Amino acid sequence: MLVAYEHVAADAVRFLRGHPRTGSVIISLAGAGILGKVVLYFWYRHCTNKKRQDRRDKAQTRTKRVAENVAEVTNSDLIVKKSIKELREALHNGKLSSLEVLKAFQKEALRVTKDINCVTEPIEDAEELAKHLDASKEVKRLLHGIPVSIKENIAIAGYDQTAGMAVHIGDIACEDAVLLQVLKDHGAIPFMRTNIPQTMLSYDCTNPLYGTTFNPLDWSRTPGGSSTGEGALIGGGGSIMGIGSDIGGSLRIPADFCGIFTLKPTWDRISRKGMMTHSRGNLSVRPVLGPMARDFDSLLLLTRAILSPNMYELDPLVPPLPFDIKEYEKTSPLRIGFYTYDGTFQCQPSNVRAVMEAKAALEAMGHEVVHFDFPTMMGEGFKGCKYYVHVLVPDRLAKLRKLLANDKVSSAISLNLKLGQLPVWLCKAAEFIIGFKDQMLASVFGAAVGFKSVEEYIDKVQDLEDFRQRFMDAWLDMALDAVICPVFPSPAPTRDLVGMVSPAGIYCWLFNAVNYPAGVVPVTQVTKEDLDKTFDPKHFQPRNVYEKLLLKSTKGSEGHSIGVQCVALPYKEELCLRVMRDLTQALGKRS
Ligand SMILES: CCCCCC/C=C\CCCCCCCC(=O)NCCO
Repeated sequence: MLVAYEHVAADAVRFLRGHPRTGSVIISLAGAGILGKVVLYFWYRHCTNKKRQDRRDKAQTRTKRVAENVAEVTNSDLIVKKSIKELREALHNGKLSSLEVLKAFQKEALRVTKDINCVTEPIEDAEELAKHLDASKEVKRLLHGIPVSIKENIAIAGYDQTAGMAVHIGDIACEDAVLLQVLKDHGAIPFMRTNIPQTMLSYDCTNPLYGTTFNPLDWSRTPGGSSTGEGALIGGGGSIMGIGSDIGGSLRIPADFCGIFTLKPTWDRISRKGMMTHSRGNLSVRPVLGPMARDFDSLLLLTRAILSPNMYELDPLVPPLPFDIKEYEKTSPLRIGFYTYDGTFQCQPSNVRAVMEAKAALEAMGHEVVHFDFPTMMGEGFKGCKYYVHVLVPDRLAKLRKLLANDKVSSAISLNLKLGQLPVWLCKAAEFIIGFKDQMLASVFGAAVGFKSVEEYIDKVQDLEDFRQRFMDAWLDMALDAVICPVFPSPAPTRDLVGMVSPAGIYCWLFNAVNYPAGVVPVTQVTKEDLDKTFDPKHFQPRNVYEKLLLKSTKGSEGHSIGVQCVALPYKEELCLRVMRDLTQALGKRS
C-alpha cells in the first residue's frame, strides 16, 4: 500500500517538473484554498463574537433601563417576602398596585442575578402591562399583577430564543407562546427571561452568550438544568413563579437543586406552541412546558391558571381538560407506591431519607404507602430509560453539532457531543466490554450508536412503547394512585463534575419515558449524619464511575436541599398536586 502511494507521489513530482506552469497553478490554487479556509474560519469567528456581543449589549441596555427605573424602590423587601395569598389580597384590594409589585420583583431579581447570573434580560413591556392592569376596571383575574419569569426558550414577541447558541441569535418570534398568552389573559406580568445551558441538553448552566448560572444555595454547586435560570431565580427569591421545560428532568432537577416546587405535566396537557426545542419532529420523545414556584400554593395557582379553557381555544391540539378542582380538593386516602432505588444509581443516604420522610409524612396524613418494586425488577426501569435516551438522540447529536459548527461549545455538553462522533463500532465494542463491569456507563455508549436503518429505529420505539405498557400494567396491578421516589441520587453535584454525570438524571427520565406527570416537593436538607453515613463504607459504597464522581461532589453539601418526586397516571395532574399538597402540609411548608 505504502509502495503504491510512493509511486503516485513520485509520478506527481515528475509531472510538476515537466509542467512547471501547471505546477505553479496547482500549488497556488491549493494555497489559496487553504488560505481561504483560514480566513473564513477567522471571519466566522469574528462575526459570531460580534453577534454575541451585540446581543449581550442589547440585553444589558434593557437591564440598565430597568435598574434605573427601580433604583428608588425602597420597600421591595416587604413586598417580595409576602406569601402568595397576602400578595394577591393586597393586589385585589388595591393596597398594592401591579406596578409597585412589579418594581419590587424587578429590583429583587436584578439583585439576585448580580450574584448568580440567572436572568438573561428583563422583558420590556412588563411596565406597560402593569400600568394597564392598574388602570383597568375589569374583574381581577387569577394572576392579577403577579410577575412571572420565563425560560429563555419560550417565545416572546420581539425576542429571540437562542438556547445559548449563536446560530439562533436574531431569530425573532413574531408572537408570544400560547402559554404566555394564557398567563397574560390571567393578568400575569412576564417580567424576566432566564438563563439556560447551551442546547438545553445539560444539567449545568453555561453558554457563551449569557455565561454561567450559579446555585443560589451554594455557588460551587450546579443549579441543575435546563430550566436553570428559573430554578436559580425562584430559589434565590427573585421570582415567585415561572415557566420552564423538561424532556429529561429539566424542570425537576433545577427544582430539586434550588429547593423549589415544580410539576412536569403529561406531554400534551399544556400547549407547547412557541417553545423552542431541538427535538421537534422526534415524536417519540416530547419536551413539555411546566410551572415552577417557590412554594406549593404558588405552584397550584399557576397550574390552575395554565389549565384554563382559553388554552384550548388558542391551541386546539391540546386536549380540552381544564383544571378539575373537584378532583384536586378530594381528601380520601390514597394508595401510594414508593421506592428509593430504581436498579440503576444507588441513592445516597440524604436522598433515601428524603423519600422515607415523605413516606412517613403521607402515612401521617392517612395514606397507605407501599413498596413499588417494578423499576428495580429485572432492571425494568433501566431498560425503559435506555430505550428512551437512545430514541432521544437518534442522530447521535449530528444536528446540534452542525448548529454549533461556528460556535464556542460549552464544556458541559462537549463530552456528549464528542461521544456521538466516535465510530459506531467503537461505541458497540465499548458497550460490550464495559458492560461486564459497569452497566450504566456501557448503556451510554449503547445510546450513542444512533440507528443504521429506519427499521431499527422503529423497533426501538416499539421497545419503548412495550415498556410503557409494562410499566402501566405493573402500576395498575398494584392499584396505585400515585408514586413517590427520588429526583436525583445525590445532592446537587459541584459544577466541575456535573457535565460527567448526566446519566444520574435517570430517576427523572423514567417519567419522561412513560409520560406521567411528576412534581417535585423539597422535603429536607442534607445533615451531618447523612454525610457521615455517605462517607462510611459500611453504609454506602460507590459501585461505578458515576457513583464515585457523585460521592466526590457530595463533600461539603451539608444544608443542601433534597426533594422528592410525586408521580400520578397520565392526565392526572390534579391527583399529583393532591399528593404534593398533602406532603407539603404534613411537612409544614405550605407557603
Ligand atoms: C450521542 C450521545 C449520546 C449521549 C447520551 C448521554 C446520556 C445522557 C444525556 C441526556 C441528557 C438529557 C438532558 C435533558 C435535559 C432536559 O430535560 N432538557 C429540556 C429541554 O426542553
